[in-house]
Amino acid sequence: MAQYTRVSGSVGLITLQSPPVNALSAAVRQGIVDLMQRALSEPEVKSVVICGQNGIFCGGADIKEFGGQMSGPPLIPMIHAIEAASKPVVAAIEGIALGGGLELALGCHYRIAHSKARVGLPEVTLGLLPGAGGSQRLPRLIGVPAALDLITTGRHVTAAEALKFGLVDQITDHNTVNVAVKFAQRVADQPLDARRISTHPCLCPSDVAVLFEEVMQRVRRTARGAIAPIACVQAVRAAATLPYNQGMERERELMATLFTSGQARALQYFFFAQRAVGRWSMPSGARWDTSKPRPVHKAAVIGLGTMGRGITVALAQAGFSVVAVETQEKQLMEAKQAISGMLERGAKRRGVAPALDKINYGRNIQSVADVDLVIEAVFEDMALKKKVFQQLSAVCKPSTFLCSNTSGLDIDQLACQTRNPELVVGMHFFAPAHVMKLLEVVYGPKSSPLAVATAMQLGKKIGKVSVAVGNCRGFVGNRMLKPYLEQALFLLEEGATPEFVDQVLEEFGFAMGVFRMSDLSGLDVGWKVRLADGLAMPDPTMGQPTRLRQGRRYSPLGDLLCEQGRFGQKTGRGWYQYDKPGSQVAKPDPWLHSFLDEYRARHALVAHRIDHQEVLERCLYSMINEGFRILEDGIAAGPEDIDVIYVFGYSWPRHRGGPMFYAATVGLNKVLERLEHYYQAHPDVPSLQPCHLLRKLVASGSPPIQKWREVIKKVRSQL
Ligand SMILES: CC(C)(COP(=O)(O)OP(=O)(O)OC[C@H]1O[C@@H](n2cnc3c(N)ncnc32)[C@H](O)[C@@H]1OP(=O)(O)O)[C@@H](O)C(=O)NCCC(=O)NCCSC(=O)C[C@@H](O)CCCCCCCCCCCCC(=O)O
Repeated sequence: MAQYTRVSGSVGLITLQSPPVNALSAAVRQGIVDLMQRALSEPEVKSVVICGQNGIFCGGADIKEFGGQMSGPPLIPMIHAIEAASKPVVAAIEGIALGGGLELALGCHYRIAHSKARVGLPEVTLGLLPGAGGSQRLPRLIGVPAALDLITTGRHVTAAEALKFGLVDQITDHNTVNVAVKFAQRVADQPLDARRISTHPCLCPSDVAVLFEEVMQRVRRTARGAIAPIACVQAVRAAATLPYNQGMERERELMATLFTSGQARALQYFFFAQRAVGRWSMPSGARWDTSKPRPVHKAAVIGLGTMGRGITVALAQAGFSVVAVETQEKQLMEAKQAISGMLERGAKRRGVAPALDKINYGRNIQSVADVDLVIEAVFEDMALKKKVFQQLSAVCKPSTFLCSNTSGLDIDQLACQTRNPELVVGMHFFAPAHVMKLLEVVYGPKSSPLAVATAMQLGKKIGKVSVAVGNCRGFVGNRMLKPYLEQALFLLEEGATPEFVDQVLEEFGFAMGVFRMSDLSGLDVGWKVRLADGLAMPDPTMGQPTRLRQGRRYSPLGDLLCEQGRFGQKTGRGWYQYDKPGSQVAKPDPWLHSFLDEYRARHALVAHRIDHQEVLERCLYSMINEGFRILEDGIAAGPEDIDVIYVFGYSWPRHRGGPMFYAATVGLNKVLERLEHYYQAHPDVPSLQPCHLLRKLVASGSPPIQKWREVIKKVRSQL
């Protein structure tokens, strides 16, 4: 909807009214069309201002409408009509002008922005391009290089940057609408021809062909199979090389392809999934909207290894006072230096002062006595963590929240070491902790909603996407990783190479295949866990490792590599070879290939040809099957939680929506059928056995992912 008022006698003010972000829904578009006509027909009105209510100009097209039948006046003719209007139209931009919102502003003859406003064309992040003339008008206004940057990255720019580009005409610290109204009065009788951006020539540098080539190459390299960034370049190229009308036709063609693509559906699902995870709930019925967090002013980090350092940086950068504790003097000194360096580099990038004074370093755990929340980040060892929790419980004030940065250990066991187990939660950060967006907030059986709400809010304040999950081995992310890694090893045993498996997964869109990722994280990490679990033990009776552990198929390949000191990148050898320890360029290793041949011969395994489909199905479907088990067990509240964890924590390609959305795209019956097929071939691999929830969903007619929660609820209530 939109509202019309006449201000200062001669200015027609159109206010978009569609909370929360004044998206251009059918009703809003209809309102704009009607009210523009009214403003143009009233003789007293000499100029028009368009603004949005509640200090927000417009968040763009209404993404919720994309899934259904579009109705109401279309955006493109609406914007053309504004541009063609006989009276000057001024956009008063407060808050945001994004996507269709900025395209609307580009159709206006002038743009006035508040100094705190942000503008951008983020359509690419939704699998689209600026399809209401944005790809054609923006390069005409700010030039091809800047337009290419904004449109292919979707980044938001500040009002100051927008002014520098010439994207807005003026910025103000005052009431933007008042300033725009005065401006509109001043320009009421100015000629408009030169203000219609569609009539401008497109500003191209002399080497524009080279620029397009370079940008296209960069986009192809980084897109990981996403098609929208490529279409964005093609649309801007049309602006640079074709007359406006033909460019618009090209924009329409490209948009039509994107609009109906699976990638756009996946990215739009993911947009809403990111927001859905904030509305967390626990099996007890506690929820985000009924659980109030307690403010945290001062936090502590215990253990300043790689993770502790990153967490300290994230907290300090967000303005928290931090007590950083490391018991060993040498490690403390090293950590202090490393943390200061990280803060200084970050501050330089962001053009702010480094938050060095936010941190107090100490060797004594007593120094955390007065903090509101502690994040323990010592080595991943249960006995050690238990000891630290006992000490914390004795030292801290009774109301202090005690959190563990564990990647999979039992939160309940830690809670049991404390006086107030209800204040204990897991906070699973991902390395590097000051960079990675994901935080798993893990509640145990005793964790209170207060503790979960506080950890979730802290996560938000330090810029993380936080997902609340239940307590189980590996939580959500690492629990699902286990069958994925396991299948990758089985594929090697059966004839594949690390290069082939990685190539298939990277073509699918992962930033790194499973073996390159393992080399980067360090093969010794998992090895230590398997040793502690009694899995990575050579069978003494056979004199060599067997392929069966605890009654199920087991591949000792990773253990054998570790026994040779091949821990991955850090030792210069792993699944690949590297020029030197620490180098990142993975090269196929002939030693590894001979090792695999010998291993297969030793175990009488006959290598067979493994194709692309088998790699994808076995690695991904086993992981997805575990995802369904997690939903069944109530460890994650809904598929969105899993998908957000996988995209932000495990480099799952965003344009595929996440593993659970991918399963829905493939078809649940197909996933079930292929799992049954593989389980029949490998009955000693329980992770391939289709789980009950998957069967139930298929039996319920494979409802759309938005309806899964209903089936999950039924399945859980039957357990
Ligand atoms: C705006 C934000 C920056 C605000 O962030 P903040 O953190 O403050 O708040 P939230 O993110 O939590 O959001 C609050 C709330 O609002 C919902 N929301 C936000 N934006 C939108 C939106 N645009 N639409 C709907 N809902 C929105 C959000 O979901 C939250 O609600 P929830 O209940 O989920 O908690 C931030 O929200 C943000 O970044 N928003 C997205 C901004 C954006 O990406 N905008 C671009 C939208 S796409 C667009 O504009 C497309 C246009 O270029 C062109 C459209 C032309 C269409 C033409 C169709 C042609 C079809 C051709 C088909 C041809 C087929 C054939 O030929 O056959």
